Amino acid sequence: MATAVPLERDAVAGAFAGPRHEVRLPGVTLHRLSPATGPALDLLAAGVGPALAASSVAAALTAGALEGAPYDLVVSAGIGGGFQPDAPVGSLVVADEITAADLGAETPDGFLPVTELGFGTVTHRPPGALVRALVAVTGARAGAVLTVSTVTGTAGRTAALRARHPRALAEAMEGFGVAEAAAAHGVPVLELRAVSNAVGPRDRAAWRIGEALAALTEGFGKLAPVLESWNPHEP
Ligand SMILES: O=C(O)c1cccc(C(=O)CC[C@H]2O[C@@H](n3cnc4c(=O)[nH]cnc43)[C@H](O)[C@@H]2O)c1
Repeated sequence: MATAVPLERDAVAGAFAGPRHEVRLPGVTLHRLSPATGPALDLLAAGVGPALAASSVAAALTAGALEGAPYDLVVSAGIGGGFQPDAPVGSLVVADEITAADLGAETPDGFLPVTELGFGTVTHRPPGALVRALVAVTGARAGAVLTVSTVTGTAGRTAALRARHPRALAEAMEGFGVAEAAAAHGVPVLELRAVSNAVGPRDRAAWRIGEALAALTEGFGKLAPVLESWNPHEP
């Protein structure tokens, strides 16, 4: 599980009982949980933003592969902004697509994603069966989660994102980076966000980080049995 900051990592850890110890690797420190039942789980505070998140997750994936213990799944998790009214503050959003919303070029005729410039990718799709199972147990809403390098802070930018991504429920800053690292290792990815604020004109006083962290802990508590019964070879 890759969160941006330690506060989010500890909110996820709060859902799991059992011992936890640190594993120091070049470039990253994992918090390894060994639950009484089910597979071991590594938690990583991977940093804020897609670049640092990608490099941190890639370091962990490479270490696992070299140790002969490759990961089955990578989960990007944390707080995020919700597009209103579809993703209210305190709700959970699971990504059925993880899309880089600002990776491309501005032109006089509008934004062009890198794919239209002839390279790269802008979307990763988590396994459908896992997304559906997650929705069923947590009540999370499923939709596109956008990755941005700049937190949206105006009505104009919000409207532009909604127009380009009508299925978007949330935005955050790490999912696409985490998904790129996972894809490079052939490992499936999930993104789960607890909504701490509405996407829109910046209103710091309205952020509900504590409420979102509590929703994250509750969501992960329900997620554990799903992960245990998930078959990695199912699409
Ligand atoms: O604007 C501020 O004063 C401010 C205060 C505390 C934190 C921030 C952040 O930008 C946190 C970014 C962090 O949280 C995720 N996140 C949460 N909400 C959003 C959002 O609406 N848009 C993008 N990212 C968001 C993000 O994944 C980062 O890890 C600002």
